[in-house]
Amino acid sequence: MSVIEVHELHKAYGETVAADAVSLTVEDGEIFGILGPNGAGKTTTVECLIGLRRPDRGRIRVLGLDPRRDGRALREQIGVQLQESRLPDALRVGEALELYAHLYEAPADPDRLLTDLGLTERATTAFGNLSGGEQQRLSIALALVGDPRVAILDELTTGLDPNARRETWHLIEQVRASGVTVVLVTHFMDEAERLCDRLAIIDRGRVVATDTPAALIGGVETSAQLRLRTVPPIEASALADLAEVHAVATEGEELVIRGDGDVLHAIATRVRALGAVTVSARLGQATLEDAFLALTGRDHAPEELRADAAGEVSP
Ligand SMILES: Nc1ncnc2c1ncn2[C@@H]1O[C@H](COP(=O)(O)OP(=O)(O)OP(=O)(O)O)[C@@H](O)[C@H]1O
Repeated sequence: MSVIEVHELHKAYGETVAADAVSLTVEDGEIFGILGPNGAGKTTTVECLIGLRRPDRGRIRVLGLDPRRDGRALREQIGVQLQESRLPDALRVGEALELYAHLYEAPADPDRLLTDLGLTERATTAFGNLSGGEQQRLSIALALVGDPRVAILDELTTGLDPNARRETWHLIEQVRASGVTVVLVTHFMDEAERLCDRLAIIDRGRVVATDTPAALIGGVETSAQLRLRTVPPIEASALADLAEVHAVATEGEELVIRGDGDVLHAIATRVRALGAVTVSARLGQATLEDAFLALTGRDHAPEELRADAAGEVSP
């Protein structure tokens, strides 16, 4: 069953087209990712979903409701954590939950939420004294306090250290396991690959693909990635003209080369011709970043989309 249906959503701010014929469906019980670089139109799409913005055109149904017309009924059934939502520094964790619980007719039990989200010992701590990870856990708790069927979480792990990110991912999986459908807005490739059952890649206001991470990555299998180290080191520009090479980047002492066809042979021949010796050559597997590049036709991913944008994280 689809819990969210968006058909040809269009939204512009003056000359800027933020959402250009965006269509997507979110199925009951899944973690659905909306992945794209800054400015791609993710937040605009989500704000239309929850009735905060009026689309210029298009049809949206969330749990069968029209977010603009049936906003009140919808807000009883969805939980939202919006980007950079902050609480007053002096507000204590338990007080915040009680306060938010009063906004709903049939709220979840705040004590159970504190337990589920590992915040029981912080119940009397003021928001301003929580760590970044704890603040994010509280914002998940607040998104769940109405006992929603759908939780929409926008840029949940931005600014968190790798440990706190992993903890947050685990919590999101628990939320899904409890039967809540999760829409996760993110610009982190690794997060989308690790957590989402399916995802829509958005670029410049358009959905360029929707599928499971594995299927999106599978679609670019023919593109090989090689990490190469030589002595003496050779410049990226010394390989860039090879027909089999699509892109070369320098990462530390390694060259990261993407290409196809007989790219290994072409590189080996060039390395020898340059009088260099290969110290290590590792073939990498395609990632969501490769899928993004293939689907958007860009030759490099925007900096903030890379997996390590918030530090080195391995799932
Ligand atoms: N209120 C607004 N007025 C004018 N332009 C806006 C407004 N909100 C967003 N935009 C523009 O619309 C485009 C899409 O923005 P949006 O915030 O939806 O993207 P995003 O993918 O969520 O990006 P980010 O990850 O940076 O939040 C951007 O070019 C942005 O500058």
